[in-house]
Amino acid sequence: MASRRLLVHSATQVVQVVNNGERVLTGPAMKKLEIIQRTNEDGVSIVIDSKGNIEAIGLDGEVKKTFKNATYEKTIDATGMSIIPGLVDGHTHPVWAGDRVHEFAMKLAGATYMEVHESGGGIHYTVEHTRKATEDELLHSLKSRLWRMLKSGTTLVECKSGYGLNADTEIKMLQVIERAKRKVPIDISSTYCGAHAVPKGSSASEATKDVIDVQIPRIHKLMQEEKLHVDNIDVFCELGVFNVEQTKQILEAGKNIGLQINFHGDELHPIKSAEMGADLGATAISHLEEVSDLGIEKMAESGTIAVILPTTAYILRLNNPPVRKMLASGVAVALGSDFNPNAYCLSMPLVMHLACVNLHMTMNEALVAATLNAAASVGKSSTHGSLEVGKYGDMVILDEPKWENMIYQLGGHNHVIKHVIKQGKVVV
Ligand SMILES: N=CN[C@@H](CCC(=O)O)C(=O)O
Ligand SMILES: [Zn+2]
Repeated sequence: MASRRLLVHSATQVVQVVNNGERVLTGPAMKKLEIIQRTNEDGVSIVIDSKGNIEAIGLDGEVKKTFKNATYEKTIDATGMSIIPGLVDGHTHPVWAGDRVHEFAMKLAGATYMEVHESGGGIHYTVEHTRKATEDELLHSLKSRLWRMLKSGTTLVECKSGYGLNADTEIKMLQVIERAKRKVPIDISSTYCGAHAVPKGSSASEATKDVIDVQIPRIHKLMQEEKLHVDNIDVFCELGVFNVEQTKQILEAGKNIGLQINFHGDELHPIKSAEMGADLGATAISHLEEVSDLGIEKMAESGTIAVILPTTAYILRLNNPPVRKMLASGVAVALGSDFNPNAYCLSMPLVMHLACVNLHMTMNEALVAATLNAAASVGKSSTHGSLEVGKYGDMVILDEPKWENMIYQLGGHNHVIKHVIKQGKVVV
């Protein structure tokens, strides 16, 4: 038998999140975590096989007995430490050139997101710079952002295009994401978001037509030729951007080429994006600061996951999304950093902290939302998001006996995180 990749032993606690093959948790079920705790005699061990999957989890004594003659490429003594699954970031815009640090001052002085956007800044500013950037330049900055995410514990991340707004630049961005998958040890769910804004000089209906008749067919062809692997379709459904009907048409066109529906809805105005998304059977809807009660009810019924982005409401001083109401209604809640030039945050532990303090989630709920449910929001919870036999050996080893320190120690996660493990390999 080939050598196994990794043995971690003597941990104080291993937070599995779930241990019965659950693929998503809703509402009240998000309150409870499955945890294996050390006993007086024994710590907790995890064995990762030669392919990078979890082969066993249990008390040290049992594991030692079962794997008596096993050899390992690496062994980690986790005495005094806790272990959680690799974090999953359900929503990011990490491919772009030209930061918007100057706009932060404008927003602090009171300019709203749409005022900046309508004056030609915001997404338009980033589009201008991203169109000019080469693939190599975009890849260079993307790689460093992905490494910062990894160092903060993220091992699976959703990454959007959306600063091209024309076929050539959208494809350039998707190709950059494709190349990054081979360069950085982080898993990526790739999202086409050509309808992220209405390009300057076009109307929303012209842009809708371009996305459906030009961009999607070109992306589909590249997918069929296996040159691109795209997983999700996204639209910014918002007053003054794409309306509900235009969004629906674009999402349907994406669904027709096999993409999962995962879009921005009800962020700044209550325009019934959630109702439409639930009717379409969307996998996930992000933001939802202004979601209606009916929208929540329909999302619970359709099993559409709410991807909540605590940084957005915090930075833009928006209403907080009604997360407690969603949880009480049985909606599955996931979390994302929303990393983009407006919300420059690459850290899921910080996002979880904001979710707890500002959105009134419990720490257990925040961990479920940042692991299993975020994985489910990109259709990957059969491999990611919990520590169970057969799943990817992706985990974060914390230099604290109680995992909650990762949230509690505000801004201190880089000290709390001892190692990040991707499929059994120590990457941080
Ligand atoms: N709201 C739309 N999209 C992004 C912001 C993108 C940008 O401002 O560049 C978001 O999710 O927050
Ligand atoms: Zn976004």
